[in-house]
Amino acid sequence: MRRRWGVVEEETPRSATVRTHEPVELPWTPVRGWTPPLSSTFATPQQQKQPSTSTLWLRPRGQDVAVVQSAIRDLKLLVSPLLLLAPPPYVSTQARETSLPPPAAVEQQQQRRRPTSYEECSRWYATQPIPAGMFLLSIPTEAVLFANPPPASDPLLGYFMQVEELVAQLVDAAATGGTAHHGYASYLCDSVVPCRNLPFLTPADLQKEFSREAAAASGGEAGSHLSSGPPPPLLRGLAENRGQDESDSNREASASDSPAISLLSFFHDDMSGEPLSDYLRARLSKAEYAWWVSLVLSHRAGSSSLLPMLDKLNHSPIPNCYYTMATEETVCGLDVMDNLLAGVPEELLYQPYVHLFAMRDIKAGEELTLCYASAAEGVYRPAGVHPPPRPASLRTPPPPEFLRSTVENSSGSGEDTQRAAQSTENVSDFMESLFSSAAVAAAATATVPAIGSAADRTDVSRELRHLQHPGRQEVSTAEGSASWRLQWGFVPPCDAVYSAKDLVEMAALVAERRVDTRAALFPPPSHSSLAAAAHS
Ligand SMILES: C[S@@+](CC[C@H](N)C(=O)[O-])C[C@H]1O[C@@H](n2cnc3c(N)ncnc32)[C@H](O)[C@@H]1O
Repeated sequence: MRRRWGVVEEETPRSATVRTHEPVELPWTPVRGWTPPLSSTFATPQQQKQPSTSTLWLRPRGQDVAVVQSAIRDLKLLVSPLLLLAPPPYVSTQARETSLPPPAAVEQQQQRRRPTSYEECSRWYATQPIPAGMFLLSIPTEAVLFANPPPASDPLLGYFMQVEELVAQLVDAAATGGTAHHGYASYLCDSVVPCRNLPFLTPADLQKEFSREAAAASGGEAGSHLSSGPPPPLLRGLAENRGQDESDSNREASASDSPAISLLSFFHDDMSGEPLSDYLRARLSKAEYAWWVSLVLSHRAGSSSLLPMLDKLNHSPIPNCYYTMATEETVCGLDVMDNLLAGVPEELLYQPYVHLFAMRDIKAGEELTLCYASAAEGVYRPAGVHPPPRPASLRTPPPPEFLRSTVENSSGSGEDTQRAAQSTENVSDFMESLFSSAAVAAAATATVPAIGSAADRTDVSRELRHLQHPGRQEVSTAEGSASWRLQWGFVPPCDAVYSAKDLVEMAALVAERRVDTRAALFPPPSHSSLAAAAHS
C-alpha cells in the first residue's frame, strides 16, 4: 500500500502502468460558429480572413490523446469537456465543404508524428464558448514538479541548479516506465520543439537585442549596428574581451554589465554548456543537455516548477486564462470550494490543487493562452485613471430579482446566453475604461518592435489599437527583450497588458461569475419553503 495524491492506493503492478504507445485515434471535431480571432498565436493570416460561415476542424494527434489520458490516469488531471489538445486547426471555407472533414492530404500532414516548429505544436483549444470563471484544467499540486536544490552562494549557480534539478526529474521520468510522470515526460520528448533560448543563443544573438534598442534610439533601422558602427556600450566590453584576452577577470567585468550577458556567459563559459551534476553528465550528451535545458527554461512556471499539461498554454499579452496554485499551507475553505466547483472527486477534495480557469469569455475555437509576464504596476495605467473605476456590474449590490433569475437560468430558462453577453459587455466596458485614448493608442501601435513576422505584428497591433499605453515598453528595451529570448526564445510584440491591479478587478468579475455558479448549484430556499420552515 502507498499514498499518492493524498489517498492510500493499492500497489499497482508495474506492467499495468507501462504505456503501450498504441496510437489512439480521435475523429475530426468541427467547431461551428467560430469567428476568426485576431490573436497571433492562433490562426494563420489566411485563416483569419475566412468568412464566418467557415468551419474550423480540430483533430488531436495520437500522442496528444495519449498524454491527456495518461495525465488523467497517473497525475489525476481534470480536463473540462470543452477543451481539446490538438495541432493548429484546419479551416474549411467552401460552403459545400463546411460539413465535410478535411481532405486526406491535410490529415496525413497534420497527423505527422513529430512537430518541427512552434507553429505545428499542439495547443489547448476551446471547442465551445466558455464563460469567464469556468474551470478548465485542474491538477493536484502534488503532480507539480518542484526544484528544491540546496542553497548556493552564487545566485547564477543557484539558478542553474534549479533548472538542472527539473531536467533530472524529467530525464528520470522519461526513462522509467510506470512512474507517474512517464507519459508527460515522454510526450515532451516526442512532441515539443525546444525553442532557441539560452543554450542555443550566442553572444551575437543577444547583441542583436541590444542593437535593436540602440538603433531605435538613434532613429535607424533595427539591427543596423550589427554590420556597421560600434557595438552598443553594454556589449562593448564583451566583444572586446572575446576578440582579445579571454581571462576570467576581463570576462567577469563585461558580464556584470548586463544580467542577460552574465547568464549567457555563466552557462557557455563557466559551465561549458555541460551538466553541473555527475548524475546528468553520465546520462546526457552535451547536445541532449542543451535540449533539456531549453525545454525546462521554456516550460517553467515561476522560477522552479513545471505544471504538467498547463505548460502547453502559449503566451499572449491579452491572455484568456489564469491559474492559481494552492499548497498544503494555503489550502483553506475557498480552495476546497474551488475544488468542488472544478469537479475534484470527493476523496481528493481537501488536497491542494492548481486550477486553470477562463479569465474572460472564450469563443469556440479560440486557443487558450496565459500571459507569461505581469505588467509592472502602472505601466499601462492612463494618468488620472488610478485607481480604475469599478466595473458597472460591481457598483451596486445585485437586487433580489438578480438572484432569482440566476436560479431560473440554472433550470434552463434560456436567459443565460443573454446574461453571458451582458457580462461580456461589462468586461469590455471595463477594459475600455482603462485603455482608451486614440492618441496614445497610436503610440502603442508605433512602439511594436520589429520582431516576428510582418503578419504577426499587424495582427497584434490591430488587436492592441484600442489599448492605451503611456510609456516605453519593457520588451522594447535591450534587457527586456534579451531576457525574453533567453528564457522563452521569442520576444512578444508588446508587454503584458494587465497589471496586478487590473487582475484584481478581473478577479472580482470572475468571482462574481463563480458566485453565480454557486447560486445555481446551491439555490437559495424559496419563499414558500422558508415560510414552511418558520411555521414548523
Ligand atoms: C510554456 S511553453 C508553451 C507550449 C509550447 N509551445 C509547447 O508546444 O510545448 C513556452 C514556449 O512556447 C513557445 N511560445 C509560447 N507562446 C509563444 C508565442 N506567443 N510566440 C512564439 N512562441 C511562443 C516558446 O517557444 C516558449 O518558450
